[in-house]
Amino acid sequence: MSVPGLQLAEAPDAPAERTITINAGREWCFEVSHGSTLELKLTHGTAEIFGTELPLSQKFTFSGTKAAVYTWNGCTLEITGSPSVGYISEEVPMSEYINLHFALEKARGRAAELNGGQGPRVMIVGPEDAGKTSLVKTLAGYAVRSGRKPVVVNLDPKEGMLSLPGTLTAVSFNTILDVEEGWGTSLTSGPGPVPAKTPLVYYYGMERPSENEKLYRKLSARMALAVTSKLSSSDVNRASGCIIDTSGLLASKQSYDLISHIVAEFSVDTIVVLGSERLYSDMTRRFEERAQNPVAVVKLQKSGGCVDREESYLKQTRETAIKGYFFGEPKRTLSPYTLTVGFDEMHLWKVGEVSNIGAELLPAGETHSQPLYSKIEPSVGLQHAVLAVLNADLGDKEEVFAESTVMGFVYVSSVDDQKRIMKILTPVSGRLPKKPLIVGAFPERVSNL
Ligand SMILES: Nc1ncnc2c1ncn2[C@@H]1O[C@H](COP(=O)(O)OP(=O)(O)OP(=O)(O)O)[C@@H](O)[C@H]1O
Repeated sequence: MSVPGLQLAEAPDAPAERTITINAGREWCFEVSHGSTLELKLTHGTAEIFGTELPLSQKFTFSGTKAAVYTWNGCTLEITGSPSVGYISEEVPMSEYINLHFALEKARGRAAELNGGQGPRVMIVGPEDAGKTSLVKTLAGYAVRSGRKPVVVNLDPKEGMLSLPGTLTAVSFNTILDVEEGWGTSLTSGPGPVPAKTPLVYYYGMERPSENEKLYRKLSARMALAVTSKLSSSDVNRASGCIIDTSGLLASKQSYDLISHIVAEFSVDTIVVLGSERLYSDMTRRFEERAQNPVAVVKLQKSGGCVDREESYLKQTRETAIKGYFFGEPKRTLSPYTLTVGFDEMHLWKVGEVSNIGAELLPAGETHSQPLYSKIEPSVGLQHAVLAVLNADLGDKEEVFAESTVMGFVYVSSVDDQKRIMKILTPVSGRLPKKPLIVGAFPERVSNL
């Protein structure tokens, strides 16, 4: 009630608190929209989120999340706040997932006994929103709990793993995943409760692997080399193997050659097909039944709680990731630096797009050859773009750019065409490095950073 005369607003209601009991072998699926929060605490029993165990009595805060708390033996949760969706699901294929983990563990154990033996190199494929990333998290979480150090590779540019969307990443997991952040925090995020991870990042700058297939192939081949070298850095790494997450857009016939490319480059020995009978049958024919270097193909069910994400939700998630890169999270804020840079100091390339001139308009016998990158001049068109700073030299050939990792990202806050200057946000102080700056078409521009 407001106080008469003082016009004081009524204090907001305290967020609703309630207890949820989950029986063994079930999961509580929940969704929290962007802008609202949910606090969750395990008060009794054991529970995990995508393979990472929740400690008793520790509060976790979620925002802009769709996830599930699974329990093998039953548990009680205390939650504060109202999730937009919250229900208990009985359709949980966790026993299939744990059996896959045990099979991989057996292979890792055999590799470890050989001292220097190669552990499993697993690739997950399936349609969009089939739960591939969640399965990768679960398998990585279980592997870490078993004392392994698997390398997790994200070849889906739609979602960044420990980096911005539009990137391809790999990271060696030797500490637990962060249940609040999804994957955890990288070194750019500042100190956190879970040790930061150091991902290897390549910039693709497009949403679909087919948009610049030439670049996607080059980057994934380069990533495979880096992963192979990481795996051979110690017997533990080698025996732990790698787990590769792929884009749901590869799950169509036109993209099977790209799947073959990844299988060959990463020497994949197990393909896990999630949630598609047809893809499973195609993969079996293409890889398991081939005469040379057959690859084991395993089929898993899609989890009942796995949800399709609307474009608006994904857009907000991307926006949050970009904001988080420069400004941190509510619990760990960061202060980016603003630099004023002259047009002459900026050396820019754009990720090559397919020409939209119709093939019929090209001279006879000529086909479109899509460039890896095209050199561009600074202009107002770059306003609100995120630019990737490459670990390459300005004089390098574009072929070399496609083999170069990302040093970091900067954000173009404003452009003054008249004065030929730009204001840019950077996560670190100092001058803008004299390095190639790459602008992509994805993620989209975010104006209200
Ligand atoms: N059991 C579950 N309960 C609730 N939400 C879930 C569950 N499994 C997955 N999700 C959520 O469903 C969404 C889609 O899952 P996920 O990202 O794993 O699918 P994906 O196949 O990797 O998607 P994409 O092809 O788009 O990359 C995610 O927001 C994820 O957190």
